Amino acid sequence: MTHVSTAPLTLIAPAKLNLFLHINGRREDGYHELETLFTFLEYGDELTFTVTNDTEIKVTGDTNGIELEDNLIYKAARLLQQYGDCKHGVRIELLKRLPMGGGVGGGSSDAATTLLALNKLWGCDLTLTELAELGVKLGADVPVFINGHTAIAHGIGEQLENVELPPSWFCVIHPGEHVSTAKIFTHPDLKRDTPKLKADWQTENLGNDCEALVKKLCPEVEKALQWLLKYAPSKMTGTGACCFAEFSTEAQAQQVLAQLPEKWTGFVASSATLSPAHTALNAHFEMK
Ligand SMILES: C[C@@](CO)(OP(=O)(O)O)[C@H](O)COP(=O)(O)OP(=O)(O)OC[C@H]1O[C@@H](n2ccc(N)nc2=O)[C@H](O)[C@@H]1O
Ligand SMILES: Nc1ncnc2c1ncn2[C@@H]1O[C@H](COP(=O)(O)OP(=O)(O)O)[C@@H](O)[C@H]1O
Repeated sequence: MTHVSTAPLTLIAPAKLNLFLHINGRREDGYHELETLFTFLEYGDELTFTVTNDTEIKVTGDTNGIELEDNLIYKAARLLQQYGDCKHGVRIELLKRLPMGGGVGGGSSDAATTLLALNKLWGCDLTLTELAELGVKLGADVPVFINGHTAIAHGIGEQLENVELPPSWFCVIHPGEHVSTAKIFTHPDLKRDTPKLKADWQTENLGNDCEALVKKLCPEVEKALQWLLKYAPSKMTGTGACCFAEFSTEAQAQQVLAQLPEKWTGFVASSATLSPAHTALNAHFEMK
């Protein structure tokens, strides 16, 4: 057995925002062709990995009633262990900050951070492309977190084109509703016919094709978007339910968060061109 470090390693599994989300069509297998701009936030779940010398995979902490075998963290670790023929195990402690089913990609980000971390800690040595190919089996959103760079996604969300955006601050609010991605994508009223982007697109002018339907199904999402609109243009991320507004300074974003009605939760975070999981992992392994 190769020698691996059993010292704990803590990484952030960052939130993502879809700065716009267009649906261009539906494939025969039911998946949708998308064009969407992903950015990461300097805010997320926290995962602490401790490698063990047996082959067990344990997930502890804020598992929120999700059965071990259903947890995307466990699924990611098991997939890599099998694919990489790894003889080690791991204990993963989860601190959950991202609202589940909130459109900020918490489950996918947890899965991607697990793949990235264990690939290093277990010494599997897969490339990012190989990890993304494994990751897409767990969810269409996992590859963007493996790629770790602000990107436009095409296809079902797995074909990525890196882009550079100026840094910004976001106020993200969760209107207390859980929106099922599958429910939105199977709904007959979903808008699915937006033409592909032309070369001269500008984020400010582009919206989210899921927004109209989610507003109709979840009145709190409509209220949250209206509330944010008092301060800045507001948008929904992914298939909801979180909504966000963009600001040039932290102070402006914090001022809005301070007014948030008590029934909702929210946070302020800056965008990150490189995912904080990648930044921390690169720093940790360069230091060694
Ligand atoms: C649409 C996005 C935008 O970021 O929504 P959010 O989940 O973040 O809100 C994602 O791509 C979602 O990615 P992810 O949440 O990983 O999706 P999956 O688990 O693979 O699929 C959840 C459900 O959405 C449908 N789905 C997903 C992606 C896609 N391009 N077309 C689809 O029709 C799948 O058929 C499935 O029923
Ligand atoms: N570690 C995890 N964190 C969050 N959700 C998870 C996790 N493992 C499995 N899930 C399941 O995935 C679903 C979608 O979660 P999440 O990624 O938070 O939503 P979204 O893609 O809308 O941001 C949850 O409702 C939950 O049942």
